[in-house]
Amino acid sequence: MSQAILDVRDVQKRFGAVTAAQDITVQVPAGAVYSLIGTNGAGKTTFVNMVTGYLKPNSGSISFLGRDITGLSPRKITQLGIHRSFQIAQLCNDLTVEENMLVATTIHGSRSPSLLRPAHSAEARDKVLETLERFGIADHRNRLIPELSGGVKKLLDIAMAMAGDTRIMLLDEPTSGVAADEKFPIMDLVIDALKAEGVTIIFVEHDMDIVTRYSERVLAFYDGRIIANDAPDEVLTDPDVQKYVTGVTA
Ligand SMILES: Nc1ncnc2c1ncn2[C@@H]1O[C@H](COP(=O)(O)OP(=O)(O)OP(=O)(O)O)[C@@H](O)[C@H]1O
Repeated sequence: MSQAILDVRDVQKRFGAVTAAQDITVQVPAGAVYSLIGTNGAGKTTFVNMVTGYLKPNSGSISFLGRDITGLSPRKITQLGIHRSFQIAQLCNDLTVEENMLVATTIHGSRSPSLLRPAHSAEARDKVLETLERFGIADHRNRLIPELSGGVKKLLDIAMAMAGDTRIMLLDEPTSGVAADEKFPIMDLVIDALKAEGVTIIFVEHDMDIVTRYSERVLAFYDGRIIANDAPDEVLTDPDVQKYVTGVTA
């Protein structure tokens, strides 16, 4: 196994009487593609929120490239290179695709971001265009957000989350809000674009076709715990996973 880029040890998170994360231990190798599966309330988002600094664990540790990042702010964690996209695309409807991307580049590229100092340099615009091309959406660059399909919005949102130096990308349901016939093409573009940059990918997904096709390893969550951590075929045929997660009967 190559070096673990993310090392999560014995992490717990409680919300009052609810234990949202219990004994969470996992090492993710650099460059891997992991998916997180589990029913509603199983603890997937809590895991993502703890890794990205949106939630602080009650105990346990999270290390990134050997550095303890437990409890650091989301901004600090983003600066280190752990980025995320949300289930609902975070886009500004009044701006074009290119302008949204420029704003993201400005924010990620500056230590003290200000929307009053947009990145209008030719270099910034070239970088924006290059990124839009990599995600297959350069042709849409002059369109406003409400004119775009769900799939193009997703691609732009993930491209924007990639602005700056990304080492790990956490994607919350990358195919939600995407038409059925767009799902595989969108995932092909996303996975290829992120892999080409050597980014480690961790995505939350309910669609088992997507999980099987794109992840190298699957973490199955149930009741705040990881009940399986293996290759997709192994996890999806695991009797506990079938009983508690996928609802498939053997
Ligand atoms: N801020 C919060 N305050 C109180 N309880 C919370 C909070 N966030 C999560 N929980 C609880 O923690 C548990 C795990 O929730 P979490 O959102 O991590 O699940 P999930 O697997 O991401 O579910 P979904 O697929 O619906 O997004 C649930 O019981 C949830 O109600």
